[in-house]
Amino acid sequence: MQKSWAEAYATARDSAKPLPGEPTPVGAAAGRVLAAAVRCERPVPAFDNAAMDGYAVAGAGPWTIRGRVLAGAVTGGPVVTPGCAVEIATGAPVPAGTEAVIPYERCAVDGGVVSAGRPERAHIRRAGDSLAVGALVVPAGRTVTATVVAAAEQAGAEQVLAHRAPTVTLLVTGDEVISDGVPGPGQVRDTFTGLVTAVTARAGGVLDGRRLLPDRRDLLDAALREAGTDVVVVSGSSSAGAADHLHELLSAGGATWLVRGVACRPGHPQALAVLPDGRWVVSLPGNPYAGLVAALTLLEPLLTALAGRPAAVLPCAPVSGSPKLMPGGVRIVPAEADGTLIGAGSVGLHAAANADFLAVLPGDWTPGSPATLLRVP
Ligand SMILES: Nc1nc2c(c(=O)[nH]1)N[C@H]1C(S)=C(S)[C@@H](COP(=O)(O)OP(=O)(O)OC[C@H]3O[C@@H](n4cnc5c(N)ncnc54)[C@H](O)[C@@H]3O)O[C@H]1N2
Ligand code: MOO
Repeated sequence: MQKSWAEAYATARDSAKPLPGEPTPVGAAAGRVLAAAVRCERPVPAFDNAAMDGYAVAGAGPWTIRGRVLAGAVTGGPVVTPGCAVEIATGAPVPAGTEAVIPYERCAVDGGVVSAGRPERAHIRRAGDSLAVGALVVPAGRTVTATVVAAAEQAGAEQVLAHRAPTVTLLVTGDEVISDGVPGPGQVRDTFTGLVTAVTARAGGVLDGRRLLPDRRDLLDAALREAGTDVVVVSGSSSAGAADHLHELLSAGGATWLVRGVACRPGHPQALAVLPDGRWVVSLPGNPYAGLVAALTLLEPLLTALAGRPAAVLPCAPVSGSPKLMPGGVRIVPAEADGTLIGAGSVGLHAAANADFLAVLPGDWTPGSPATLLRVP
């Protein structure tokens, strides 16, 4: 059941459908993905208004000034008849009868009378000129950015249909793992919570709960049952040791294994399974760098798909260095932005912390040839 790295990544990316769309206030939808197109509900602009500060006129000049209308006015003020002008501000509703707005700089004003050459342009923005009711604002599938929010609000959309953001529970296993403070003898400080939070957020998910669990089968079993999220991430307990209960529990619980082991170093014990109730379980090996590799191999593409986001197109660029390769599998090595590989074992995170990418190096890779790159969170 062990898969190649590419098969494992593709399985995580392709196995999940986007979560259903739900009506969401536009302002709360940022980062989510549109499950339906946003259409214009209010014309843009909403009413005929002046495109310039100046005078609204009709007929031939000179024009006698009859009043003034500023932006925010409910109506365009006095009706403009031939020979009349109304002083007007950009964005103000144009008075009925207006044929053109003449900018101040083209006008001469003397004793309440405006003179100007023949207007070259109307300088009136008509209702719906920019976007008419029913027109497409943004299509389904687009991630809601700040600009999408602003465009939807401008077009009068109060709510959008957005895919639900996948929720994640992180179960950090290990008798020896502490969440903060100075580790005592035999203890280690948890390195997974921050990384899983960041990878989850980057993929459009939400970390909804985190628990530290001692290596007890009954407690892990209960925690797996209780996690009410779309995805349960378990760090540690991925291997074959006496305290590693996850695989046994998942098999006993009727889980379907989609990935069970990956031909990569580090991170080979990582796994992806689906519980009978549809929840996903991602197993991250306990060694910290191996766990980061697994989070980028399985967790990120899975969450991206559940969030309804388009699959990432992984960059591929030449990298150089002399890492030990893995015959028949891939070695995953931190790399700087210029392609320089930085050595790493499966435990220390310092090399990844100094890298921009993790380079996926096939067994037959040669220095200077291209490699698929995973962005370091
Ligand atoms: N007989 C075998 N033993 C091991 C194999 C194997 O194939 N056969 N694989 C090795 C590899 S590779 C890895 S990776 C680890 C995976 O171990 P687990 O996922 O079961 O994790 P643990 O045994 O609980 O811990 C391993 C290591 O990582 C440290 N750890 C765990 N959680 C955290 C955390 N939250 N923060 C920081 N460090 C953590 C833990 O203290 C251990 O040192 O198995 C190998 N063994
Ligand atoms: O996957 Mo373990 O990954 O080498 O430490």
